[in-house]
Amino acid sequence: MTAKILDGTVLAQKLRADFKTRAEALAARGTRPGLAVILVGEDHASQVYVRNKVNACAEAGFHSEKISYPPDVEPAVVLKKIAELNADSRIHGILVQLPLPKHFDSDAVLKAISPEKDVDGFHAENFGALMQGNPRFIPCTPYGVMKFFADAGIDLKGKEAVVIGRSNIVGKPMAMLLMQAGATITVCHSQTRDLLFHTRRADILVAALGRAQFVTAEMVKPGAVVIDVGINRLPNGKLCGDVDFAAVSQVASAITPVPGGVGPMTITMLLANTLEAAEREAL
Ligand SMILES: Nc1nc(=O)c2c([nH]1)NC[C@@H]1CN(c3ccc(C(=O)N[C@@H](CCC(=O)O)C(=O)O)cc3)C=[N+]21
Repeated sequence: MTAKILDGTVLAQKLRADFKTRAEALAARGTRPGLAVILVGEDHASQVYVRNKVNACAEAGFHSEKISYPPDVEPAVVLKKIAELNADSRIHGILVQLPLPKHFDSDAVLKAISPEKDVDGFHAENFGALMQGNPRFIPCTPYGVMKFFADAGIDLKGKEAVVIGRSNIVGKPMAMLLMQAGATITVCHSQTRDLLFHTRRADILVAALGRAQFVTAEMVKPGAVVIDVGINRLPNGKLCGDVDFAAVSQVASAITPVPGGVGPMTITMLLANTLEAAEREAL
């Protein structure tokens, strides 16, 4: 079998065209969707992601602001900026790029963002609401993954879904969304005893553990849908996912590539959340 490629760049373009129309309609009524992105430090990958986010905003007709700080900035300075952005009527979404330097208490920073502007969905209040099945903002990466299923007509009801990775930003919310869509979920992680037993039963396999080409063909049930959330840089400078794409695409029925899969959809759903925040405010 050769898997159908779930193309994140194509799906992102489709969705973003709709966002642009909605942003223009909103702007005509006096509200232009606005996103503020806070970046602390000089990590190269983070700079690339933040630039991509700001560019995506411009293309969709959103207002955006990038606020950069040196790696040794006092947390109080960042918290003061967040308070200003919370009160700024031009800003509907605030994102603090993670990870933060070690001298930061990340939970305290995420809690400082107004829940109404928390377009990442990482604030405890929003995360709790998602767990209760009543989300205000769905975290961008798992939200983007759910769009792949919807777009490809993949029904999740009764399916065995296995998520590898239990992070707060991907694994945990991903599992919850899959469960709420009717799948039976299993979450695997570094302490899982027999990973192969679990992954080989998966109709839907989501890899979000952060190890290059970790998921091999023998781990995948023939015909499974494989979603690759990983972004790893190989020693040769090339980007690759958590899945051995060449081998697994011979076994799976559908698969997301890296690059061009989940990454562009993450940015797209950040736009979606910012637009939804602006639309709510303009009601
Ligand atoms: N508060 C917060 N929210 C985030 O959403 C967040 C974050 N912090 N910290 C870092 C991760 C990572 N992330 C990516 C987004 C897009 C691509 C993306 O567009 N990737 C391209 C390739 C880009 C490249 O060439 O490096 C692709 O997969 O095709 C990747 C990674 C968002 N994150």
